[in-house]
Amino acid sequence: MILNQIAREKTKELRILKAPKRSLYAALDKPGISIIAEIKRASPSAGTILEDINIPLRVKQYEMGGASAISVVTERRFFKGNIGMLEEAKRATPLPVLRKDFIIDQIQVYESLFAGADALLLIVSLIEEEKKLRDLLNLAYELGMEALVEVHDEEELITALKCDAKIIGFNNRNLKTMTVDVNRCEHLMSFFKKLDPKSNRKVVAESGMKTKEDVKRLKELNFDGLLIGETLMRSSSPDKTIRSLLGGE
Ligand SMILES: O=P(O)(O)OC[C@@H](O)[C@@H](O)c1c[nH]c2ccccc12
Repeated sequence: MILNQIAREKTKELRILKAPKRSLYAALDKPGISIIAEIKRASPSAGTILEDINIPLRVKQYEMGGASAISVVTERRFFKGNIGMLEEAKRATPLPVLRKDFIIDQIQVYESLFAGADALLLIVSLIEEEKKLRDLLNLAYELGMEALVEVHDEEELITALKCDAKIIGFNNRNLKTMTVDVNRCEHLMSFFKKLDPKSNRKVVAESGMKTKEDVKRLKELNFDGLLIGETLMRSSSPDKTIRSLLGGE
């Protein structure tokens, strides 16, 4: 009977949908500093960075250079992204894939799951309400995903800790003014170490990293990971760029 065949097919599809996610936490847990390499077509501060991206090729280059995870900016209007870019990236690599967008509603968490995201970004300054952040975080966990919870100041960091975020990103860029201050991460790290000295959380530095000196400095500050976008998007051989950034470890 056709309905039985359809049911069998659906079971297979669901198995794929429910497949265990690739762990971003585990990718950040290994010795040395991990790079989360980002695919970003444009941004409000930089304008268009790279219009035509061969996503499978770029993902492979990131992987070959030694990246530990891939981030894809999927926001349409200001970053010229789309969710299809994430699906394409996911198919091209065994690394965990992070969805970078502006998530404010549960439906976007489901959308991320269906597109194959292993983890998603939750921006504290955008979500504002602690309960809402907690709910979005819990939904992501229930669906088997992880979250990178992004903060920019002490107050937001406290909120992230209260919600028991396991992976926290310190963004050097102030999303309200779009300006980058590379000392932000350093400042927040010293605050974090006082608040949570025996932490088993993973901490990621985000935005504005360009040189191996930047990488070395952040590694010395005990960051587990670095999220790097523009520097890699502007490189014609991102594998070499990642290798040379890591060479500064
Ligand atoms: O391109 P950069 O300066 O290396 O930064 C990467 C990443 O931190 C940045 O893209 C980012 C940080 N938080 C975001 C929130 C949404 C979109 C993008 C972002």
